[in-house]
Amino acid sequence: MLQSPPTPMPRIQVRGLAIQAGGRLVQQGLDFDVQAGEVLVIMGASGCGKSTLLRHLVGLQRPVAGTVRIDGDDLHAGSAAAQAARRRRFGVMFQAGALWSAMSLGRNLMLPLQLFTGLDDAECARRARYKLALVGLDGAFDLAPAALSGGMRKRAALARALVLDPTLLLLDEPGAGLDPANTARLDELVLNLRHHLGTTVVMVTHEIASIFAVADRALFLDDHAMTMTALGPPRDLLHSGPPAVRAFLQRGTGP
Ligand SMILES: Nc1ncnc2c1ncn2[C@@H]1O[C@H](COP(=O)(O)OP(=O)(O)OP(=O)(O)O)[C@@H](O)[C@H]1O
Repeated sequence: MLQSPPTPMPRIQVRGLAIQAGGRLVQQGLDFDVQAGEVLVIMGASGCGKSTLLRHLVGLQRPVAGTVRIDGDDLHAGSAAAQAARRRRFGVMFQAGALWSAMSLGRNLMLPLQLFTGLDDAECARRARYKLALVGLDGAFDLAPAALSGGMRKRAALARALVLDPTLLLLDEPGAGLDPANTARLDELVLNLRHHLGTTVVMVTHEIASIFAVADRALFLDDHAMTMTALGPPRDLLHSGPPAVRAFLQRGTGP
């Protein structure tokens, strides 16, 4: 008898998740998987809980109910050391994209390597330079963060998120505040990472062009229903998703 091939274990598995922000329930009943090498976009109206969900996916907040598993392991199970080791699988870039202002860009990138890898300074510097080159910031190693433009700062924050070679990358509005050309450049970087390194990416974004450019699938968080109301390839959702999701996606596809 023919057997169907085994289903690969998802990188991220979310089951029955309920999340709070500021003591208020913002989303519940969230169920989804993110497969290895997939780019999943989280979308929805402002304030629906996208950033809060991202914080739960990296274990910075504990769920009110339900579980988040990374490579099969519950994010909150085990010792504090085991949880911290699990979190190191992530590269994370939050909205502020914060860099330490008192350190050069290069030193900002070297810091996580020095803290977590035991590599010598010369090797840390070599890896920092490589990641800066990857985001088009070759030669910016000695610059102060204050000397960077908004677009450069975003790319620098992405480089820092990548410095420990994460196989899971979580990005909160990487294009916020950028012009369309720079947003498109970041989208291209994300797709290159997936293509060359097989990185799994979860990205929160409002930018419709980015959703269509990068997402294999998009997840819609509805602020009224307080749960996810759609999950699928953005083009499918644009044509046959629920009305609120079609309206959301149509904002960027008009004449
Ligand atoms: N620390 C907090 N204290 C009080 N309320 C909070 C806190 N953090 C978030 N909230 C509220 O919880 C809700 C969800 O916030 P969250 O930042 O996750 O939404 P979002 O969908 O990412 O929004 P945006 O698209 O505007 O960034 C919002 O109504 C927000 O005002």
